[in-house]
Amino acid sequence: MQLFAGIIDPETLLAKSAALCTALEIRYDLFLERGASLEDLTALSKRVRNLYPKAFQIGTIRLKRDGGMFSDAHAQDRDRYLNAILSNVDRPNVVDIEVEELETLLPKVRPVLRSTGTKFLVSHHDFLKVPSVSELEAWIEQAKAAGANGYKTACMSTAAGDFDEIYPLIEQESKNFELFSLFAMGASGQESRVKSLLFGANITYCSIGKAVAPGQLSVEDALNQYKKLAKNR
Ligand SMILES: O=C1C[C@@](O)(C(=O)O)C[C@@H](O)[C@@H]1O
Repeated sequence: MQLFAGIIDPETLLAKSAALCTALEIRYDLFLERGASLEDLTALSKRVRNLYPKAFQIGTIRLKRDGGMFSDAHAQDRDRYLNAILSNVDRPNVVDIEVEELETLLPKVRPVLRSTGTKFLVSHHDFLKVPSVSELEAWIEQAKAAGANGYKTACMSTAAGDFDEIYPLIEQESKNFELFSLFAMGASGQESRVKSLLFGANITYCSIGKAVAPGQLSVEDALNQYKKLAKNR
């Protein structure tokens, strides 16, 4: 199933279009930014599940360096939040751990991931460019070596066509993961958010309020574009 993941933040928790999403990414950093306590965070998954019972949940505490609000200097201290969030009976189905934090953060949450059967996806962000195929392959290999269930890269397109050589890689590598997302941000990368799904990616991130990343499509637009592309294939 293709996961159209709407971004859940304090503003979009009750957004109408959240109901259109097959997945929801709970952006814990955006709740923390607004003063949420540890208890508030641990209760969020249940709140979201009560509102949108069918949506697959992705739990993310995004760092500033990757477009989020959580302090980069305290990247490794996120284990405190992740351990509490995942110890709850109601918890996200998968959490996002950056490739750069595999040696530092992952060992601190591995036990709770194992004991609760929570999946993890390895992510990488590049806000400057579309990385080369060999750079992407190296991160993908790291994700495989860590035993990740999923892989994601969001990178920046700066010119039309600069993401084109990445589609064959998506076709090849998406088969090796349960969850796979690889697309470009920015205006010229926008089509890749949907087109990547036709090459085997199965998650794309959508806005259900205002866009939280450059070039992010609304879930309505993403679903419409996907239907059109899939029909004309
Ligand atoms: O990494 C991603 C992708 C994203 O940055 C986007 O470009 O849609 C949105 C983030 O919430 C998510 O964690």
